[in-house]
Parts: sequence; structure tokens; C-alpha cells
Amino acid sequence: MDLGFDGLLVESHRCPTKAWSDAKQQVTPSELKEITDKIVLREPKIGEKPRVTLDELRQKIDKLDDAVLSTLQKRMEISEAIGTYKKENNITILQTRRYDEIMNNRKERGAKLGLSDEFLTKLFESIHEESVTRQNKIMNQ
Ligand SMILES: C=C(O[C@@H]1C=C(C(=O)O)C=C[C@H]1O)C(=O)O
Repeated sequence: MDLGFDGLLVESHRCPTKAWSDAKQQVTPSELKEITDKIVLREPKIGEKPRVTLDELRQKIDKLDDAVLSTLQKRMEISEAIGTYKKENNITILQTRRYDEIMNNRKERGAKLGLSDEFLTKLFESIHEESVTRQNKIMNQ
């Protein structure tokens, strides 16, 4: 456990089922040892000035997240335009071949950038779901 918490409240009992209160959340002493052994204690090094400050790194993340958000917004706008086209031309919203093509291509490109298959699957499934939801709204208007 490396959670940055200041404290941890755990109830322990020799025999949890016999505890007079909160029996369900009591852990045995050996489980308690297992939990405390896993705790990582960190002492931030104060005084030593790091080359790059945490604030600077976070500002970089903030900027990149802005770019991610505006890219996603632009992608959804295009998806909605495709939704309108599909409505006007009576085309099915879900296009599995195109979806598979996107998934395979993004995962292949992502792998080259060191991004995991699991992460990319979750990311593009979620993007696709939102995209289809938006097109459905247009289709039902
Ligand atoms: C955007 C489209 O509609 C759907 C959404 C897709 C997407 O967001 O990438 C891909 C295929 C379709 O299931 C499309 O047909 O191209």
C-alpha cells in the first residue's frame, strides 16, 4: 500500500466472528500483520531542491490533458456529423468492420509508443461507446 494516507483505521479481533461490534470488518491479527507489512512509509525530502519541481511536471500534465480533451471533443463532433450522414442515408450506426479496423490500428500504433493493449482497449472501447451514443441521439431526433 502506497497511498499517501496519514493514518489507517483497522479493527482487529482474535476471532472476528465473535467480536461484539463490527464483526464483518474485523480482521484477524495475522491479516493485520499482512496489511501493516504492506504499508510503504515515505518521508518527503524537504530542503533538497529537485531539478524539476512537482508543480512543473503537473503543469505539463495539465496542458496535455487539455489537448486530450479538445481532441476528444473534435472527434465527437466528427462522429456526430457521421451520425447525421447515416440518418440522411439510412445507414446503420454500428459498423463493426470499421470498429475492428480502428481497434487493431490504434493498438498496433500504441504498442510502438509503449502503451499497453489493455489500456488502449479500454480507452477506445469507451470512446466508441460515447460516439455510438451520440449518433443514436441524432438518429432518434
Ligand atoms: C464513426 C462511426 O460510427 C461508429 C463509431 C465509430 C468511431 O467512433 O470510431 C466507428 C464505427 C461505428 O461503429 C463510423 O461509422 O465511422
